[in-house]
Amino acid sequence: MSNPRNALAQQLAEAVYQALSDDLERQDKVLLVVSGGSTPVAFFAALAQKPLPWARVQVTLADERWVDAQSQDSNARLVREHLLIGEAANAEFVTLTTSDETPEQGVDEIARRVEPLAWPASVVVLGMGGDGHTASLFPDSPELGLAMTTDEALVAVRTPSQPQPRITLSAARLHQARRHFLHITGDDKRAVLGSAMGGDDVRQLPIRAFLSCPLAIYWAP
Ligand SMILES: O=C(O)C(O)[C@@H](O)[C@H](O)[C@H](O)COP(=O)(O)O
Repeated sequence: MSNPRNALAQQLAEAVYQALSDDLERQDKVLLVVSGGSTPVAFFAALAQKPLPWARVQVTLADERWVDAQSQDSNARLVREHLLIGEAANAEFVTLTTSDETPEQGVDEIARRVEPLAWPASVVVLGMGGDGHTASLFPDSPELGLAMTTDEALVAVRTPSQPQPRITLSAARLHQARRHFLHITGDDKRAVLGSAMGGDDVRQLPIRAFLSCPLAIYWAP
């Protein structure tokens, strides 16, 4: 019997492939925004197999941890190892870190780096944590209010619940995308999503900010 999480990853890869292909009929370049964490690995592997004109695909991250590119915690490393393989290595990948000590020091440079990309993004694939965070929009982050309201593309965030400082695309920049997908697995996250649907306090469960994008939910046990 096929593993439901692998099947989900295949279905999501097919949907993202179709979306990017549609936009590539009208645009020279298309932008795909992906999330980090552990869930996207099988999705990345499935998407990397798709026959896209990868040199016309730009990839960036919804958020990043302020760590070295080689760190096990680096979302860029995850993308490089699992998505940018084979033909997909021809994609243009724009990372969200600099050699600065802190994301506050690097954020302006990264903003200049991402600005020439083909916004609005064709696709944003979000993940979600057990606390209802998505991208690096965390309930316990003092910068959550700013990240939810600013017109800037990026916000440096400090989150007591997380070991490293982070940088995140703002809610406005994520919202702007043409299509939004949520990729989650497990009963716990399903329950969190259920709670998110039953209320409207974005500060409590930041994923709520994206429920009406509309958000295509890809869930498996
Ligand atoms: O860098 C990150 O951590 C993220 O981009 C984050 O928003 C992630 O999508 C969720 O935390 C889910 O992470 P898991 O897939 O590891 O559960």
